[in-house]
Amino acid sequence: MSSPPPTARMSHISYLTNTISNNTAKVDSYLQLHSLPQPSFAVDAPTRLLPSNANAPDIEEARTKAIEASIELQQLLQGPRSLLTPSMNMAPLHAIVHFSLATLIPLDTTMSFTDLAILVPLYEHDIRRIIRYAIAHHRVFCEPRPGFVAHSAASRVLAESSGIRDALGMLFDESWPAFAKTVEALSRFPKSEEPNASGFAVANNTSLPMYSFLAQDHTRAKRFAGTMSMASPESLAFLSSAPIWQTLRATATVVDVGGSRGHVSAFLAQSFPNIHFIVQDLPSTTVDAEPALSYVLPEDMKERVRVMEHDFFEPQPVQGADVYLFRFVFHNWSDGYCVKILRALLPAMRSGVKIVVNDHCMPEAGALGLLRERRIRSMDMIMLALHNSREREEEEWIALFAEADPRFRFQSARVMEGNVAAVLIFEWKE
Ligand SMILES: C[S@@+](CC[C@H](N)C(=O)[O-])C[C@H]1O[C@@H](n2cnc3c(N)ncnc32)[C@H](O)[C@@H]1O
Repeated sequence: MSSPPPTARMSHISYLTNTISNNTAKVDSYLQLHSLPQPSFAVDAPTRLLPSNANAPDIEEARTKAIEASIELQQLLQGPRSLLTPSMNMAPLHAIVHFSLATLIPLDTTMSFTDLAILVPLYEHDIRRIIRYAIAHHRVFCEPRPGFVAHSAASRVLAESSGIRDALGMLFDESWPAFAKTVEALSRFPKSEEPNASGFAVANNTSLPMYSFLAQDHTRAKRFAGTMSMASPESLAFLSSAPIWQTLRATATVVDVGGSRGHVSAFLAQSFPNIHFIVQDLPSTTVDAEPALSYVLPEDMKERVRVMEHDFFEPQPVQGADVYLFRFVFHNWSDGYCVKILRALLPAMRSGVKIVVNDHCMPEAGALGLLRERRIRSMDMIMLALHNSREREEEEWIALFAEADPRFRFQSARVMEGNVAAVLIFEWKE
């Protein structure tokens, strides 16, 4: 995970500065060659360094290497005491999201703290210090002249993207309280596999697993589904590039189990014009699926994506489908519950039916670069805090399906380049 040792003549920190310099130069040349704008915090800066269609993996790699070396250099120069005492106060950014400050401040001009205080139930001095903290820590907003706030690139994203607001709301209102109670959950429920033995359940003083609890509150369930719909185009493209879709018969049916509001099926339906999709989820989520789908799907595709209320612990009601797709479902559940979900499929199983799992495949510790290692370890800890569940390695996936029923035969696992998102395929064989 850390950089290789420097040569005898070069110190480690010099090696890191060289890594930063060489890789940043590669990124810079690419930007200049393609007349792309330089990265900036300014309000009109592009939201992505490289356009989503850039298809430049070597430049992405150079960018990753430069960032990883910068983090390591910064941590080395700060020293171990700073590593133990990072500033983890997210309350200012939480306040900005909670009081909708980004949407209240105009995108094209400044606003005084005094005027902003008229619009929200906060003292002017509290608004000022909250925003100044966010400028220093997150580069959210800027203060072009004393007492006046304007947007930065990051605050503009917050103002313009309801998906990002949902994701941050989810982080602050659901995940952070759960993180704070995770150790209490581990102590109160030692070695438990139950989904309600979680930091989330302790923080919310409930005996329900997260999804059952959120189902009681439409606003929170809707915000969770909004967060799910923020799936990256790269990860959806990876799923649709799996060879299985091409092999399906014309007019095949795919059941998207735990498919939220259908954003994944909608994406696949646009790539594969003959396949029919049935999106299944809990009623608290499916209730919003039709309007969400009509927003993203062209009229002529709507009849190919249907929505159905279904609890995946109950016997699967759709028989005769070609594929049962589970995207980021199993990582929310401990093994015993995954086995129950898989066994609920049995009434629908016929020889040749495929189970497609699009989920994470954990690598060996330290096998990835620092950025990717951090991302996947964070996701694993989110699973612990919210669901008392975990991410799995390839062998664990195979063992899980074999435990559910030996007729689920492992066929293949394909991991996204430079990532841990995977597509695993199992086939039912009588
Ligand atoms: C992490 S989300 C993944 C959503 C979607 N597959 C995706 O890839 O974006 C897990 C989904 O499982 C659904 N879910 C949870 N418990 C369920 C149950 N008992 N029956 C059906 N769906 C359930 C949730 O509502 C949520 O939409």
